[in-house]
Amino acid sequence: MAEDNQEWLTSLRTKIDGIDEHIQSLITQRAAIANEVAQSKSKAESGGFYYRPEREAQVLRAVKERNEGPLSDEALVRLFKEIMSACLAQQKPLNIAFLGPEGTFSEMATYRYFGHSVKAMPEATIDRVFAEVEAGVADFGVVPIENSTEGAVNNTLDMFINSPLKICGELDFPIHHNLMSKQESLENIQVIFSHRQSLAQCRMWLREHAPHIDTMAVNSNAEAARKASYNEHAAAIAGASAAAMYGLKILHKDIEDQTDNATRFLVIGKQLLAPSGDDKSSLMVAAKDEPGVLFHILRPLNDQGISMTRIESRPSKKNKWDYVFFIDVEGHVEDPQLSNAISEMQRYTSNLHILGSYPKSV
Ligand SMILES: O=C(O)C(=O)C[C@]1(C(=O)O)C=C[C@@H](O)C=C1
Repeated sequence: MAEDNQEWLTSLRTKIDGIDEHIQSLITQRAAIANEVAQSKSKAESGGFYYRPEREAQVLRAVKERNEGPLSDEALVRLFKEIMSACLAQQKPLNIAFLGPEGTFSEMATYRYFGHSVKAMPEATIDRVFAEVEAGVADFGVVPIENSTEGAVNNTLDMFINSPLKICGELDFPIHHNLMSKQESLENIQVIFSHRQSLAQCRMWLREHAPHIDTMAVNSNAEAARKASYNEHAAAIAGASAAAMYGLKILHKDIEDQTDNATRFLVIGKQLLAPSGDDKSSLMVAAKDEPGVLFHILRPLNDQGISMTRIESRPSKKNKWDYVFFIDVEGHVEDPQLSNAISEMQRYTSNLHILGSYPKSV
């Protein structure tokens, strides 16, 4: 019986070896063709941009459409992202600035969006991420824009008021928090470190499972894990990569209060993208000081049948009680309906700035 099983296992592994050979040969062929595409870009249209988020989004959507299991859409998308990431890096790996330090969700989101064949550059603040992209040190930046539990990241919104950068992509990244420590249990733990937002996202879990343990907010989840790594009486709430980085044991997985807790990240760069077929656009609008002005600004969207997915207001920081609105809509600015709506909106705005049109998160 055991021998039969061994034989069966060997035959299955031989099949896998054959398939792997096939996959490898196909990936190699694909990489050679991607190289040819890159060479044609260096001669032609691209303005030096090899990375094409709109094309990648189309490739990934096709992967999802073809998928009949057993692998999940998410798993297949991740694999194909890595393939494209490696194909692109043949030219030159992209430099990507993100809100660091290493071990944060921003770093995980960076690799999820761009794959691992990039040079990820941790920056201390959101301002620094913008500055590195503006200066051309980084090709793109990754910044958080909103969390499903905690709302907008105002620092990021405010940066757009004075920055020339464009939005080139978005990523809805599921955030799963873990309680981690050097210890095997919570028994001797006196303090739990984490970022303020993460503590808020695990409020109910903490109340139920650790009511007598102090919590302390620190600058990042990675910093929390680092502190817990040299304090016998401490634990941290952070992502799984921080546990691996600082040698901590995960005592409780997925402790976020909302199981679909997610953060939306934006990819910022200098490119204006061509339509991908399923896009969103972000507008920044300074309203004229007139009665009913917001109604007039939004009405053209309704008239053209365009869905607005989000609106946020922020003080303009120019005059007291002067606001700018950040408006996300479905569609690309090259779509006639959206471009008509924008022309109409401009009648009621003192300034309308297109922050970018980019593929919806795949
Ligand atoms: O289609 C292109 O423009 C390519 O460069 C090829 C490719 C790919 O591997 O599929 C690689 C990099 C781009 O970001 C998009 C796609």
